[in-house]
Amino acid sequence: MATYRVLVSDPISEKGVEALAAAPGISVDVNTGLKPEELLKIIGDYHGLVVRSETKVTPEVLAAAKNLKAIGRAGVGVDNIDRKAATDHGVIVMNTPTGNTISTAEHAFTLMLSAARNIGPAHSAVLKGDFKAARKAYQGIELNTKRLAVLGMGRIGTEFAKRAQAFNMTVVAYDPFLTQARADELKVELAKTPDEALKGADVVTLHVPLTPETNRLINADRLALMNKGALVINCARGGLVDEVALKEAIESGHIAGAGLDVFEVEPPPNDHPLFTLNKHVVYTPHLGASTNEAQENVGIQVAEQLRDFFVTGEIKNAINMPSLDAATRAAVGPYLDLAAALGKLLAKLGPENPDALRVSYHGPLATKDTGLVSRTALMALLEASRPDGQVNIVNAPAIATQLGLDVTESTINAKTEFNELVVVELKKGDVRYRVAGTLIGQSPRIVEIDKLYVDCNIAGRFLFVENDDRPGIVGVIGTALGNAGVNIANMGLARTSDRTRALTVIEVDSEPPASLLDLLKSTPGIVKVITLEL
Ligand SMILES: NC(=O)C1=CN([C@@H]2O[C@H](COP(=O)(O)OP(=O)(O)OC[C@H]3O[C@@H](n4cnc5c(N)ncnc54)[C@H](O)[C@@H]3O)[C@@H](O)[C@H]2O)C=CC1
Ligand SMILES: O=C(O)C(=O)COP(=O)(O)O
Repeated sequence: MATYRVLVSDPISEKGVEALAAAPGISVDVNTGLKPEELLKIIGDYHGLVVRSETKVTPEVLAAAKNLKAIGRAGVGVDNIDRKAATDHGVIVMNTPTGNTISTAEHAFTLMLSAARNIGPAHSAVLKGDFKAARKAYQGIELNTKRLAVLGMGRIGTEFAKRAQAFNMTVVAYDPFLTQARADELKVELAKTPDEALKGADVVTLHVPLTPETNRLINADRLALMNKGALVINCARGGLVDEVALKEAIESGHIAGAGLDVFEVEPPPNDHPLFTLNKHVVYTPHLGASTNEAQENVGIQVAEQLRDFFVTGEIKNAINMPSLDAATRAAVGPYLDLAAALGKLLAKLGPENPDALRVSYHGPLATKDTGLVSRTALMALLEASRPDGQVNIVNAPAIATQLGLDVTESTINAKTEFNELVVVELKKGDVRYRVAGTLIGQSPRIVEIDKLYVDCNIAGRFLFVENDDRPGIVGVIGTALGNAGVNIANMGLARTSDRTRALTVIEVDSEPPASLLDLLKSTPGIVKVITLEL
């Protein structure tokens, strides 16, 4: 059995490491706190990498990671992993989206309470002996009846909102994916824009991923929309807030304070502009997910996901390709093999340098999750012209884009002779070349090659002979194969209804010698001879 080496480069729970190490064929090295140059040196030895937020998986790391197949993020945010570079290098990136939801919501809520009641500076004052002065200085804010804006109403935002409602706060939420029905169900006001949510808010809490679109989501203009004396809570990512604008807004008195678990640069420098403020502010060092429970959840989840990926090929919580759980895999598994054969067939028979690949699904299959089936056809098509290992299921779409190959997937409801049918078509200018396949029982079969109906295995050695449709040709082919000592395993004939084209598909038991191919090619009535191993 192949051995996969996995590097755990950020601290995860012991149980997670144990679960991974116990998997057959997987060996684990825990090596945390590596400097970037140290990671670059060793990453080439590993097939899997487990990270939290500290390891930066840069394009340089991915370029050096010659054997890397999968990165598991024990947590939610994947902004420390260069997604494009991972995809281009064919590395699957998975996170564990649910394991730290409650802990992070609780931590963000703690920050809100702490900022409202000056817990941070008051605690320091007590330790410094300023008890009396602190009683005067640190009068707080009550949260009861205050208006809370939640930006990002996903898993954590929703849990935060529920807790705020228990504190009798009015919740307004902005999230581009939040429907009115869901907002009604959660009893929150639905804002159409971030500005609408922030206008008149007493507290804002952020629960969105950091992306180019959400970078500096909270800026000076948006802070100005909030009520005087408002609080800013950020337990998502530092880059979501313009830290200088926040400092100025707190200094001006418009914003009363903040609770921040995350910073634009982590760890933040000691002279960070926000650290000179001491009222209504509370900071924690990215602790949102740091509870025993959350770490055990995400540590075990990431271990199981990587184990399943390496051992069974199951793909769960991938952010750069469609997931493939065991049930879906069972449902579409035979179609993956069929798609690979169709892609390979097209690479050999279809036009070179095609403009477009179209994969269409007929029958009940059209209602299933076929994303991976299409990717498999594309991968097999591209693999034929690229050396081993350059193309895989993760990077195939990116390579197609680089090549200018337009890939589309469609579902077609028109009836065919087959219950379900996968059609894969290559297009170059006006030329179209299509092949199709189906499942007979659970057995994948190729049933159409360039509009000729065939019945052909998806694996084996084949001779495709295009010939005139006239008596005697099959006999000539059979005799030539027999004389060359090539045994016929299966043979099928197909022709167009007007009998202008005919195809003989022969599955053979051994590689046809070049002399046999030359003989067939020079035989009158034979137009084309192609050999192919599927
Ligand atoms: N401080 C910490 O230790 C932790 C921080 N996090 C951060 O919290 C973030 C949220 O986590 P989850 O709630 O689990 O993720 P989620 O995916 O369940 O929710 C994110 C929500 O943000 C929404 N969204 C995306 N762009 C938006 C925009 N421009 N404006 C408003 N909403 C937008 C999405 O539609 C989604 O509903 C993560 O991306 C991560 O960065 C997560 C866990 C721990
Ligand atoms: O899950 C997340 O997004 C987090 O930010 C948690 O980060 P951490 O795993 O504690 O470095």
